[in-house]
Amino acid sequence: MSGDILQDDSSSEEGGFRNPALNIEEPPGSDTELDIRIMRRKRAQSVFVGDLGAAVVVRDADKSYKAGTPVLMGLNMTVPCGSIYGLLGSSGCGKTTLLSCIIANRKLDSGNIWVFGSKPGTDKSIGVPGKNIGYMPQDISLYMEFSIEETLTYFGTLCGMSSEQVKTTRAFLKELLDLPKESRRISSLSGGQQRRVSFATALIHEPELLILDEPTVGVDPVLRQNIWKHLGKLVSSKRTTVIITTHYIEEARNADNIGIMRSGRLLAEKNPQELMDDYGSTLEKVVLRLCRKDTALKINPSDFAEVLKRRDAAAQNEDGKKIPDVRMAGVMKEPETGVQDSLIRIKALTGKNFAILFRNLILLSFVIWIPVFLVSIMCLALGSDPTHLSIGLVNDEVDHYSVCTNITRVIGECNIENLSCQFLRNIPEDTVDLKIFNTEEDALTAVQEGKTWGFIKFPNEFSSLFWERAATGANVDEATLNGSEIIVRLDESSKQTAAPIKKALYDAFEDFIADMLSDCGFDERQGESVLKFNTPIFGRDNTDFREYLAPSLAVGIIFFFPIITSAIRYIQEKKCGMMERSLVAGVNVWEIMVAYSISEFFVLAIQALLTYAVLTLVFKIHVLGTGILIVITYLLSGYGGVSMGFLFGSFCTEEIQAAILAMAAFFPNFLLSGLVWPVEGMPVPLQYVAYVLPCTLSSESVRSIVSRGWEFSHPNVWPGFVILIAYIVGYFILTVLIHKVFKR
Ligand SMILES: Nc1ncnc2c1ncn2[C@@H]1O[C@H](COP(=O)(O)OP(=O)(O)OP(=O)(O)O)[C@@H](O)[C@H]1O
Repeated sequence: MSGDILQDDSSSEEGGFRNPALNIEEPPGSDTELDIRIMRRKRAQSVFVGDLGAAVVVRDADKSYKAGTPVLMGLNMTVPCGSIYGLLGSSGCGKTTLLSCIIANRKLDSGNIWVFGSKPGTDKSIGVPGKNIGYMPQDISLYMEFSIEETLTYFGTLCGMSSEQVKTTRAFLKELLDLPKESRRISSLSGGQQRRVSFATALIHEPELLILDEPTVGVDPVLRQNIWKHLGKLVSSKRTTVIITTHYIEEARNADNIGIMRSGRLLAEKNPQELMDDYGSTLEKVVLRLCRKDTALKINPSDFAEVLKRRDAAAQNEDGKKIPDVRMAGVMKEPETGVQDSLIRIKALTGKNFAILFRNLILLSFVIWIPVFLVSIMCLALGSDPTHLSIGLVNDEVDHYSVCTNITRVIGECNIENLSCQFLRNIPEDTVDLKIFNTEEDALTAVQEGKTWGFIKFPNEFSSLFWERAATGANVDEATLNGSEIIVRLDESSKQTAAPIKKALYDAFEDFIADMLSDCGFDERQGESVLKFNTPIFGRDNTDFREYLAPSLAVGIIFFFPIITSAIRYIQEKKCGMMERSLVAGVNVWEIMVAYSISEFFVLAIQALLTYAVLTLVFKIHVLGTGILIVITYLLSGYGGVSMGFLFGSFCTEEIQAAILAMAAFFPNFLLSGLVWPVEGMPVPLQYVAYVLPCTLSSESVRSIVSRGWEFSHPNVWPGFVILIAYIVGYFILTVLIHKVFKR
């Protein structure tokens, strides 16, 4: 909307009050309310003889939320261009529903609505929804955390106003509507002040069509009169069309025409004075009489059958889409320019998102640090082998305290006595804490009481029989074999605890044999297994489990958190009505998502970089491949969560629903994606499921980059990126589709 076009008002008259930004002029000689009414009445009469044409035409409109309970029933309505149309009716008669169909927020079941000659929502050139409409819903529908300035600036920018225009108009509206200081937050305003800000929001871009749902509720009489006066000025000077609903029936006298609505139909549609001439001295009496008359006629069940018939006929009959025999008013503002308008809206939405993001810096830093914090906790808590595990020792060969503690190895000295001590010497003290028991029963009791993780028992002639077993070779007898065995019994209820004990014992035994062989003049390789494990191709012999776990688990953590945050943000935007208002201002759902993705980049990029930095610099995870690929995977994973959050937000109405869904989606993802346990260890059908989940291939990519040093082109790496991008696009598309379905 350029300033030139805004000022190109052929209908403005000389000498009136002027809004410097919008060029709104007060018509001369219209000081009194009576003058305005007389002028308006003349104009309304001229409208019906076809001078101005119709801005909004509704024909045979039917709408129901639940089958069998129609809200609109064959409603017809004609709103002349450049006039004020007051829509009156009792609570629940369908006024808001009708308005939301006019602004294309809802769809009729059958019937037609034309706005400026086109169906709203189908023809971008009419700018409805878009910058040609100003909508003030019944609820406040504003961000409570925004200031008045931020609110008006957001909506002005959304409609393409320059910052200079926004500033001037803000000042004008502040004076007109007696708004408080612009820096005040909406949440700190009184109900009446909030309504005035909401009204100003609808006016800020000087739309062609103003739809106001009860704008004067909670507004004092003086201000209410000012509002009507201002609407009159807009209509007179700018040919703005105003549809206004009100519960204060008498104030509707200020309208050029009024429609009296009851049970989804219009009982009458006329100039208020004419209605009063026909039905009574006040509008209250007019409404009462018309309603009584309607009650006398009583709606009968066949009315609804009529609705269904009309709906079926409209579905088949293309004629229903023809413009009725009413002269339609054309569009007065410049049409939508597609990409350029989208960019303007995305910029405004992004600005709003950043404002929300930076509003609460403590929450923002918390959100940024959560994944890093969790990854750090995970690195500290998971992956390291358990230490100082208590193991019982029953040594029937020697007294451990008096003998074993005094024995040290002398390299090259072949000592074949007290071999149990020589073996025990090789057990790493930081892994195993030996607790001495006199009998096997005592050692067993300690395990059963949970005091130790198992016990080792040496028979009384262990050294001699062991030596004999080694020396005798194939002819060794049963007694020698049994007497030279070291008995180990472990508590294997925890594999993760038993495994390092077993490994410590195996390693100790290997070292003991190697020491003995070399000290006694043999080749120590004679004691080694013939299964020779050379240097690993990838990873190291002592690769930390953390190295497997941490980089890939970070994928899952970074994926999870944005699900909740973005879903909650989406739901809050829906609940507070800002989304509806933004959509009426012409915003598309995909623009909301793009803008959110832009502002979220800030958070996700920092999260990804910090997580990578903590893994590599603090926890010394050695990355063989290209680090930036891991950062990009984390970033995409975050976007995967954001888009999934949008999807949940699109069909959940409460934050708690989205939170439960997020948890429900997260745990199967977490468990099946090979983040904590290899996919190969799952039943085959489950593996198929696992491989199509967003985090499975992406965490595999990360592992391949970290431990194998593979690059993007490797077939184990690029699929992880592809699947994340596919999920992001898929979730975005589904969100848009679901939004369309819910619009009904
Ligand atoms: N989203 C919805 N789902 C189901 N029913 C709805 C929905 N919105 C409105 N209704 C019902 O439709 C009917 C008309 O509601 P609507 O809000 O259009 O009335 P109204 O004339 O604007 O009332 P009021 O003056 O109190 O705002 C009411 O019975 C209402 O309960």
